[in-house]
Amino acid sequence: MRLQKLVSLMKERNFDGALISPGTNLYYLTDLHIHEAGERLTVLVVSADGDYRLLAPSLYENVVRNYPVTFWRDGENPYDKLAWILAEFHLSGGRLLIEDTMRADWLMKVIRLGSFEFHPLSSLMRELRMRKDRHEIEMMGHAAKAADRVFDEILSWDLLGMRERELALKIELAIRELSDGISFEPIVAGGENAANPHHAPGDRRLRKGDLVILDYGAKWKGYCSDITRTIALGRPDERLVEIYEVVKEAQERAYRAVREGVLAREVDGAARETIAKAGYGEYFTHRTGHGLGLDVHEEPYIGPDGNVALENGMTFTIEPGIYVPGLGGVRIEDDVVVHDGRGKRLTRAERELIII
Ligand SMILES: CSCC[C@H](N)C(=O)N1CCC[C@H]1C(=O)O
Repeated sequence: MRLQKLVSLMKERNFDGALISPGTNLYYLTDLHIHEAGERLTVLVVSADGDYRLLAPSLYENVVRNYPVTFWRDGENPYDKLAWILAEFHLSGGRLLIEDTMRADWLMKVIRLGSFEFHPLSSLMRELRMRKDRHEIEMMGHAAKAADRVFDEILSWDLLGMRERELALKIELAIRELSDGISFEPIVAGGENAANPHHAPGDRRLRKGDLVILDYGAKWKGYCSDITRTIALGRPDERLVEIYEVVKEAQERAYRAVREGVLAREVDGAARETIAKAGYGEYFTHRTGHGLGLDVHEEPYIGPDGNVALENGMTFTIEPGIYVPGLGGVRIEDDVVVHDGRGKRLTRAERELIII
């Protein structure tokens, strides 16, 4: 069904075929669990005539069943087999879509199999994947609930004196208990480290007066959640409390700006304006959010250049932040779906400043 939609779009846009390597697009189109093929060539070949065949290592013989597939064994040259499939589908030349994330070593050998004009697969897949169906939104709801529950668990732990990396590990274990796994390595950033939006948890121990950014997500049936909360260990510096209130207000305003038909950049603008008016504009150093689904970062991006008009079924994060070097930072993030023309939060953990 999804593959048929891709084929229709390919025909409409005059593409002859597509070469899709393992990743979330392959999973979205086939439901096959081939996420980690490593160095062994694995490609789904799709023609605009509607033919399709997977080329896969024989390791997957027990995984890929009832699917048109050609297996190759270690010791064979898989590129010979790919050349045969391309010839059979009349794809040895022409306009082909190619997976944006295909490994460069595969790509360099694929290029030699014909005279192709390649275009990024994402240019079409974004149109298929940006609006989620009911089932997808339900899966994202499960992933979001797991993230909320983990936050409640974190609040019950004795955090004072814990190293950032220890807390990150505990968060990861709690996520794995409640879901299919993590959607990315958790971020735990305490005190001055919270001024780095993508801080890698280290040896710093959490101490009294710290604001701590906690950013993590769970996966459910492939779908991701992504939540950020910032908590205080004891009463923090008054400036940080003020910053917290500004970020909370910015997040709320951006959330309220979500409407069917509104441009992504208008949602970003609502957060950015709130922060700028409070005098912290230069410390909000990233976009307000990003699409969320099978990938943690996907379309639609909620930034100053976001030209996508929001539609029902789109899912994305709203996560403004303020990061002051040497002092610390605050980020508050929820996952949101456009539902009945307006935003609906999928993550619902407490957003008021919690002082432990
Ligand atoms: C995939 S790691 C980062 C997850 C995080 N929630 C996130 O997406 N961001 C943190 C800072 C801004 C934003 C980003 O766009 O990277």
